[in-house]
Amino acid sequence: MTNDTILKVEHLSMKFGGLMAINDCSFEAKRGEITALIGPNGAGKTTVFNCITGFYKPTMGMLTLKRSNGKEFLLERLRDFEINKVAGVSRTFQNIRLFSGLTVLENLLVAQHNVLMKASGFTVLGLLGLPAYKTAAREAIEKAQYWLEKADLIDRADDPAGDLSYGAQRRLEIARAMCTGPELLCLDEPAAGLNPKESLTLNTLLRGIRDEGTSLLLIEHDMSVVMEISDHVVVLEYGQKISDGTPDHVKNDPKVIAAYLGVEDEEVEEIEEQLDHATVEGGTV
Ligand SMILES: Nc1ncnc2c1ncn2[C@@H]1O[C@H](COP(=O)(O)OP(=O)(O)OP(=O)(O)O)[C@@H](O)[C@H]1O
Repeated sequence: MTNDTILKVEHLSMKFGGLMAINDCSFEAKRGEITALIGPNGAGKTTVFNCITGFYKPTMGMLTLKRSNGKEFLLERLRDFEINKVAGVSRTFQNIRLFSGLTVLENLLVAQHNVLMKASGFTVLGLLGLPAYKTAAREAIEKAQYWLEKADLIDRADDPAGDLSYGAQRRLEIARAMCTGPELLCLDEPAAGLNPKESLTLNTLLRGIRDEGTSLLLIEHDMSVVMEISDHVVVLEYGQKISDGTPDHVKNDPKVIAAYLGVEDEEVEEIEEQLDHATVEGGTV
């Protein structure tokens, strides 16, 4: 595994009873890049995500995460909390999961609970008096403030999370995941339900996260977001990878076009010919 690869998925398969949801799927995500996992409904994107983040144990295959210090972890062998704590992988979900009654700032402090408890020595006295706890508490607030600025939420820090608009709640979830200091951030449909303005703010946040060195893996249906921010796109159909490359490459791949249009395999050649024709005429599809 080379140094610029953060995640290597090899021969991943996941069976639910008689249904092969993922069938021998392999791909890589590069360090410092935004990798998007796309495909029609039911293609298996969420299942791949759930295997990487420990919600499912794969039926077969290897999921290797390489941290920047060179340490490698086989994710399928870790318990789900270790995937975050030890391997440095954080995730968000399709449906928003915030503590809506807590303030925006409190949501980010709860995310840092483990660090704070460790600094307290797990005792009440530690919470009240240990200098290590005071330092950790100050650092936790600083980190929360940093991500609130990045997520354009600093003015809402003291408002209940449930009062935020949908787009702002999505950004808060991402800020919360970033407060755990991940090396790989996995986002499940971050742009779902956002209006165009909120999508643009999200794109800026995600690019900022990448530019600061965190690698991203996202599932996304909104092609404007995928094409705009991804460095690398992996396309699934019926649990198998059908294309893999730059946004431009997959956008023009006849197999991808056929999968999204829902045409039969025999029609792919026809689409390929049409594409060749369009390219000769100087257009793109
Ligand atoms: N826990 C489960 N038990 C049984 N079948 C499942 C389970 N999770 C997913 N599946 C099935 O696996 C296949 C892939 O589903 P998955 O949700 O991974 O696809 P997806 O690409 O994320 O779809 P969508 O874009 O609609 O969210 C589907 O046929 C789905 O019904």
